[in-house]
Amino acid sequence: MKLSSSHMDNIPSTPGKFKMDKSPYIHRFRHYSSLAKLTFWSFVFLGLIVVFFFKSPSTSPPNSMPSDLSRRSLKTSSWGGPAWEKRVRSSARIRSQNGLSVLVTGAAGFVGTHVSAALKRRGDGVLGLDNFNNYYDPTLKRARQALLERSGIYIVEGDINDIALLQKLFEVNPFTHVMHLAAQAGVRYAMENPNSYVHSNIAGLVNLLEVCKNANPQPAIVWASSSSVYGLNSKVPFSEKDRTDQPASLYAATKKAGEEIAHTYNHIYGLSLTGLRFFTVYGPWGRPDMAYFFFTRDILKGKSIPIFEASNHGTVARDFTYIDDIVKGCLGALDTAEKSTGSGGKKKGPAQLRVFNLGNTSPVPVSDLVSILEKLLKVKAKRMVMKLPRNGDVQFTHANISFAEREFGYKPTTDLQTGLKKFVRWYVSYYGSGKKNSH
Ligand SMILES: O=C(O)[C@H]1O[C@H](OP(=O)(O)OP(=O)(O)OC[C@H]2O[C@@H](n3ccc(=O)[nH]c3=O)[C@H](O)[C@@H]2O)[C@H](O)[C@@H](O)[C@@H]1O
Repeated sequence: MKLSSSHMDNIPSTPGKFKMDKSPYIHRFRHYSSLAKLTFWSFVFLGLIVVFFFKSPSTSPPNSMPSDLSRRSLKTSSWGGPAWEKRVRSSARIRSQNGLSVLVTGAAGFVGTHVSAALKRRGDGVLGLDNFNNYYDPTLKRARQALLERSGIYIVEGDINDIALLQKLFEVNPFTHVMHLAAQAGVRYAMENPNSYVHSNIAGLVNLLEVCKNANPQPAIVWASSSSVYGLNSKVPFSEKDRTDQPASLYAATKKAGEEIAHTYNHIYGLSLTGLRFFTVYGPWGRPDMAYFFFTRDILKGKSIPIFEASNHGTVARDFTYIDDIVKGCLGALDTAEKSTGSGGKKKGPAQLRVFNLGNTSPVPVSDLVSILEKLLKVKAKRMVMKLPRNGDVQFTHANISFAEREFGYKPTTDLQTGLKKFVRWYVSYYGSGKKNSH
């Protein structure tokens, strides 16, 4: 709202008809009264903006792009200053020999929290970045943040689309690696809010890579792609060499776009880039929008749960992968990531470009997942079997993990029964087993 009065004065009161001023007094009077009007209406306008943003609900998922984006950008302004920089440096400081200094985006997310904690445990420097958006209950994200804070990890509250913030972070600390996990996740929500996927998974990724390419030294980047890129591919198990040009959801399409964008930044700027295709990750501190999580909640509440099946009663199955196995995969990818080769925004030689499946290699039907939960919770589920809606879900996922095994010894060791047991134990300790959980 920076309209200057001189600018206002030059605008004729009747457009197209410039009027001569009658006297200097009248001129000055008009000047002051229009200035007062302008100030008054500016306040009214600003007031309306404030009321609009602060009245909007904060617990339901954002439905439209403009309010979603503005809410995010309102949240990104509280950084900077010597104390803040000190905190950033201290969190990112390497505390072991040959350790890494890692910027973890999406650090208050499910995978981000576990990876950050594991890096810190082994002496790497970790700085988190998260916008704490309300796609799902932000109090869970705050609880994860509190957990990380106790082990000395600072999470900067900000958005990957905030270029000034990202540049500042690299100015303050020369990160050797970026673990990029910030994203708009979830397959089905893409039909409700498509723009949030473009905003985070495409625009946000490009923004981050722009800053990384200009950083000196350039970091190596490991980032979260998704098993969903296999889309309608029917050749199983899914291998990295299989086609990924038939995404079934916008979410999958944005992750696939990310893989192509990674290729470009590797090719032009010499950035070292590794994409990890996660297969339906589950476990303690998980995401409430995922089926295993809300099935648990609804079984305990006695609410019916929708179980999808394909046409002709075909099984819908997932290669559910336990979080600790995924963390090992993430660390393996970081440890084998080669240095980026560019500097000053210019490529100096060919750089590493990789994509790995991180799955469990053993798909389980969704109905079996429910049976395991029933046993662990000691409650019978109210099953509502229904046809797989046309909302982007694919029928089946199954990872071939031989590439990750060969490159960094990735070997998942947790079966669904064991992993869900750990999840349920956490769930009950966090939410209680009562029937009135509200999240
Ligand atoms: O592997 C991946 O890349 C993806 O894994 C999950 O996506 P999804 O496998 O669809 O996980 P859920 O939403 O938890 O669904 C698990 C299974 O339950 C089924 N389901 C889901 C919801 C429901 O109400 N009923 C139901 O039977 C789905 O069809 C699917 O087979 C994550 O949500 C994505 O963010 C991630 O990228």
